[in-house]
Amino acid sequence: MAASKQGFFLSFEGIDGAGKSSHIDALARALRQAGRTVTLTREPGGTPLAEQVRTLLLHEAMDAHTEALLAFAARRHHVGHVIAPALARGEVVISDRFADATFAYQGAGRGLDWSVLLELERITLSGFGLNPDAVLKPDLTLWFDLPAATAAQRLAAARVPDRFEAQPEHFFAAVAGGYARRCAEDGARFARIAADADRPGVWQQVLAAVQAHGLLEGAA
Ligand SMILES: Nc1ncnc2c1ncn2[C@@H]1O[C@H](COP(=O)(O)OP(=O)(O)O)[C@@H](O)[C@H]1O
Ligand SMILES: Cc1cn([C@H]2C[C@H](O)[C@@H](COP(=O)(O)OP(=O)(O)O)O2)c(=O)[nH]c1=O
Repeated sequence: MAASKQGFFLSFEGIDGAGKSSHIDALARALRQAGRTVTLTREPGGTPLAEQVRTLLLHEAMDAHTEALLAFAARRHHVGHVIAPALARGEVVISDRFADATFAYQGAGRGLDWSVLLELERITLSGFGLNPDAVLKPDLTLWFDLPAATAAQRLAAARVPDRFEAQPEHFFAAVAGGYARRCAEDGARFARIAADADRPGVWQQVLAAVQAHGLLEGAA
């Protein structure tokens, strides 16, 4: 019987237009080719209930507290029904955004108090692992760091904006600052990807970060 593999939780983060989506599927494919079972998911969303919350968050006007409470409620359902069970089965979980997005968008972007978000994170995400006091965090977060002006140029050419993507450039500069703060507070978990590189250059950085954690060794 093959040795059982340990679960690994990987999140992709960055402002809208940073280029995450261009690499998530490729990474899942590469991990599957290397013999791993991969659960690919996203936030807000990831369960039928949380996908309904996503529709509300992206399309209904609301204040920042309501956004954060809905994001964390959806996240708890997502962790309980999808992420924690997949990790317990030894799978690699890749989530397109996780809790750092709430700190960046609702905290730095919309001005919600950082300590309130830390408390919501603690209440919502503890009790899932073996240690009931531990807050569930990704093992590795790939943070696509891109100047807000560059992301805006990319998005203008790409798609019809949702409620967040329609925000002005200074909002995304603040959101990027929120990601930088989370990275400064928990540096070992983060790999900063210089997302202004061309696609092959970004992919090489993604690969290197994942390999540094013992996944995909030898892939090029
Ligand atoms: N390295 C890159 N250089 C230039 N354009 C890119 C790069 N990566 C992605 N793009 C383009 O930028 C836009 C946003 O990329 P996307 O992957 O949808 O970003 P995100 O998922 O982070 O919002 C898309 O039109 C995409 O084709
Ligand atoms: C997870 C999360 C996302 N968001 C925002 C960030 C994005 O603008 C939006 C949806 O993210 P995303 O899936 O990246 O959008 P798209 O499918 O258009 O690429 O929700 C928050 O404001 N708070 C959160 O907690």
